[in-house]
Amino acid sequence: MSERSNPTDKKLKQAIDARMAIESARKHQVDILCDFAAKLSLSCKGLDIELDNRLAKFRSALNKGMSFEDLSPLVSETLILLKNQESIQQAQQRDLFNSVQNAGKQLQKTKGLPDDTRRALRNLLDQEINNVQSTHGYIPLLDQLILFYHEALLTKQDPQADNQRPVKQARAKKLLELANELILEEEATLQINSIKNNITESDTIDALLDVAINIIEVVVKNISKERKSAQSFLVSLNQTLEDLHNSIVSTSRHSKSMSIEFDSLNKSIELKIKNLNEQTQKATSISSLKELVDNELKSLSEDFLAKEKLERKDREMLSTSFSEINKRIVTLEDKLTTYKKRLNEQRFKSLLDGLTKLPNRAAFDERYNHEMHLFNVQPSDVTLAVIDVDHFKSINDRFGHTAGDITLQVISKALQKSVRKSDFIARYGGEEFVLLMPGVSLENATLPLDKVRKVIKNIPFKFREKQIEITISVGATQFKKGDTLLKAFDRADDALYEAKNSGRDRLCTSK
Ligand SMILES: Nc1nc2c(ncn2[C@@H]2O[C@H](COP(=O)(O)OP(=O)(O)OP(=O)(O)O)[C@@H](O)[C@H]2O)c(=O)[nH]1
Repeated sequence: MSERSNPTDKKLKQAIDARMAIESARKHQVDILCDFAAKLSLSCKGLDIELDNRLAKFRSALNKGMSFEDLSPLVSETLILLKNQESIQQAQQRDLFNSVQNAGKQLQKTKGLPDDTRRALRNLLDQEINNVQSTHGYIPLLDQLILFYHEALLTKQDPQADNQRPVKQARAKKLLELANELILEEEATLQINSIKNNITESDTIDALLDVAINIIEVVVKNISKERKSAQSFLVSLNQTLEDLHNSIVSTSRHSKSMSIEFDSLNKSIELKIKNLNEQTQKATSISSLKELVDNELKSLSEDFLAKEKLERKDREMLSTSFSEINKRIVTLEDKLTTYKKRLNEQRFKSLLDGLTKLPNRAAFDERYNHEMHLFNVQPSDVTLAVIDVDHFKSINDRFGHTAGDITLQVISKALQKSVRKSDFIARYGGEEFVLLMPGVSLENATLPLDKVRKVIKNIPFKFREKQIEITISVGATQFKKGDTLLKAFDRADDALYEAKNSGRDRLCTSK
C-alpha cells in the first residue's frame, strides 16, 4: 500500500513544487511590474497635485500588494487624470511655442547683436522650433535663447563688448574703403584723411555713425564748392562769348554803314567824271575849258580826299575791332586752357590713390585692360602679381590707424622704388597692391618679385619704440592664350591665397 501511495505522493509533491515555482516566478514578475509602475508614476510627479495624490495612493497600494481587482478603480481614476494632463500639456506646448517665438522675434529686433548670434537665432526660429515634439524639447531652445539674451544684454551694457566688435569692425572696414575711394580737392582730401583716423578709434557704432556724418559733410561741401566754381566758370565763359558776339555785330554794322558811304562817294566821283567829260565836249574855248576843269578837279579832289579819309577811318575802325575780337578770343582761349588743365588735373587725381599717391584701382584697370588687349593682338610675356601685406589688421589694432596709414605709405614708396620703370604698380585697395610687368615672363619675374618681398621685409619699422617686421605675400601669374581679365587675375589671386595659407612672407606662382 505504502509502495502504491508513494508514487502518488511523489507526483503530488512534484506538482506542488512546480506550482510553487510558477507562483514564485509570477510573484517576481509582478514585483518587477509593480516596481516599474511605481517608478513610472514617480516620473509624473509635479505635473498636477491631484494626479500626484492619486499616484502616491497607487504606489502605496502596489507596495502593500493589493489585489488587481482592488487596484482597478484607482487605475481608472488615474487614467482619466492622465488623459486630462495630456490635453493640458498640449495647450502648454502651444503657449510655449508662441512664447519662444515671440521672445526670439523680439530679440531679432535688437541692434548690435553679433552676426553669429543673429544667424543662430534665425536658425532657432526657422528650423529648430518646428522640430520640437514635446514640452521637454523646449528646454535646450530656452537655454539657447537665454544665452542670446545674455549676449544682447552685454551689447547694450558694454559698448566695447567683444560681441559688438565684429559688427563694428565690418562697418569700420566698409567706411574706410569708401573714404579711400573719395577723390576730392586738396583741402577736402586733407580733411577726409584726418577723419579717417577716427574710424578705427571709434569704439561704438554710434561713434562710427558720427564719423560717417562728418565724411558726408565734407563731401557735400566739396560738391557745392565744385558746383559753384563750375557755375562761375560758365557765367564768365558766357560773358566773354557775348562780348565777342557784340564786337562782331558792331564790326559788321560799321562795315555796312561804311560801304553805303563808299557807294555814295564812288557814285558822286563817277558822276563828276561823267559830267567833266560832257562839259569838256561842250567847251568852246580854252579859257572856259580851263575854268571848268579847275572847278571839277577841285570838287573831285575833295571827293578823293573824303574817300581817303573814309578809308583810313574804316581801316582804323576795323583794326580796333579786330584787336578787340582778338583780345576776347585770347581771353576765351585762356579760360578754356585753364578749364582743360583743371579737368586734366581732376582726371589725373582720379587715377591716383590719395593716401599712397600710387596709381589707384581705376588706373590699374585701365592699364590692365590695355596690356590684355595688346597681348590678345600680339602675345608676349606679361606677368601679373598681386601683393598683400601680412597681418596688416594687427598693425592697425596695435598701433592705431594713423600708424597703419604711414605703414602703407612707406611700403608704397618702397614698392615704387623697387620695380622697374616699365613695370606698373598700383594700390588695388586696402593693403593690397598689383604689379604688371610687361615683357617679363613668369620665370624671369620670380627673382625681382622675391627681391621686392625682401625689400619690404627689411624696412626697419618702429612703432612705440618697438622694432616691427612687416612682410608681404605675393601671388604671380603670366598672361596665357585664351585669358580674360578675370581669368588671369583669379590665377594670381589663387597663388596669393596659396602664399597666405602656406605661411605668408613668400611668393607663390600659378602657371
Ligand atoms: N590704416 C589703414 N588700414 C587700412 C586701410 N585700408 C584697409 N585697411 C585695414 O587693413 C586690414 C586688412 O585686414 P585683413 O583683410 O583682415 O587682412 P590682414 O590682417 O592683412 O591679414 P592677412 O591678409 O590674412 O595676412 C583691415 O583691418 C582694414 O581696416 C587704410 O587705408 N589704412
